[in-house]
Amino acid sequence: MRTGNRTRPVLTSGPRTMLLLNPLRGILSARPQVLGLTRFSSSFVSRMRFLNRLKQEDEACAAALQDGQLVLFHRLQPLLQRGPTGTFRPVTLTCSGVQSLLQNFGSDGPLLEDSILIGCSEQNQAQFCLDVGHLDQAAVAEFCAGTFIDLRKSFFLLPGPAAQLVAKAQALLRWHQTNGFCSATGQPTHRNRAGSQRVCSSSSIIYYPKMSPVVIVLLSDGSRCLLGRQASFPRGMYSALAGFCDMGETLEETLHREVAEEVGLEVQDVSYSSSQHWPFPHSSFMLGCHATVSPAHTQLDVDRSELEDARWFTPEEISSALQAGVPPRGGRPPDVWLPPKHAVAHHLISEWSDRQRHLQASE
Ligand SMILES: NC(=O)C1=CN([C@@H]2O[C@H](COP(=O)(O)OP(=O)(O)OC[C@H]3O[C@@H](n4cnc5c(N)ncnc54)[C@H](O)[C@@H]3O)[C@@H](O)[C@H]2O)C=CC1
Ligand SMILES: [Mg+2]
Repeated sequence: MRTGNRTRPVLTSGPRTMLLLNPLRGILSARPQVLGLTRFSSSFVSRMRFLNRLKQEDEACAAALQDGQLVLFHRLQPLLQRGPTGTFRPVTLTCSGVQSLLQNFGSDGPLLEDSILIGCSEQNQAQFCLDVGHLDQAAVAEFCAGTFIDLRKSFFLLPGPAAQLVAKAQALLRWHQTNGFCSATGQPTHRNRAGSQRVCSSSSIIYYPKMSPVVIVLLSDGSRCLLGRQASFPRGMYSALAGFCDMGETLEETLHREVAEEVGLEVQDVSYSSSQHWPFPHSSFMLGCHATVSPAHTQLDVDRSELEDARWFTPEEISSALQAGVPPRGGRPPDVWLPPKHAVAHHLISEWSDRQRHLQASE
């Protein structure tokens, strides 16, 4: 039965009933996976080896799906639900829950087997995602007592680990949706069970999901840090400088080049801080660094085709912008505000601010 003409009785069976009677917990199975492996503990090493095996062995992956959790997407928008404390979380369904959802909606599109492996929960359940974009969005959302929310919005509504999981899931779904054909032969590619690779049916070329490496750097002249904004950023938002790595470059070479191109400065010292998968607009692998320029050479020569503005900020300005946080939607934003907590840019700026505070305290 298609969603357009579904009838009420359909909605009284399947995952909806389970959700309403026992939200989330009722549809999650906490059984540990066995799958012919030694029954694994909850340790990190066991989980990683379990996941690695699922990527390599289709049968093991299919078995894990039967006991797994699924996060639903609709045309790349994740299905979220507001929890009892008011915070959002992804709706996670059991395999049988999704099966009955697909049956109830008479799905002739993606099947359960089209789901993609995205991780393993702390309770040792394999986690998968599935895009049901061929079904009626509102009807599926109602059926699952959730809401499909645009990824950018979801990313900032969810707590850190859930945001990263949903971003990873969307990145993998998008990659599969856009890599159905071999770029060498034009022939269809076929995925393995986990969705960790696609193979050309004609040439056997193997394709793996891709991220573009990006260096993001917080420049300091010792007493101030440099932030810039692109014309496309939300009004008033300033961030650390960022740029895609060119083929063949090291992290340091990209960093030196991007800073020279965008603000006309020569970098002295570079230190790595942290990294992040960034899903917007496509998958980037953000490599976060701190770098210094000589206090004698801080005059900016901003490339206006790349940046609308770039300026030096004092520790006091940064500290008050960090405290103010992200402005609420609607209304006039402040002249300067910083990327939200989930962004590696925020992390770099916070690290710099903390360091400045310690330096000032020790003087
Ligand atoms: N997570 C975070 O805290 C932040 C993330 N970012 C992300 O960093 C990324 C790169 O920053 P930009 O300043 O825009 O880079 P950029 O300074 O390299 O300029 C972007 C231009 O580089 C070219 N380019 C070269 N290789 C590319 C590739 N693999 N993919 C797309 N474009 C490529 C295109 O012409 C594009 O218009 C952006 O996608 C942005 O979303 C930026 C700031 C903060
Ligand atoms: Mg840039």
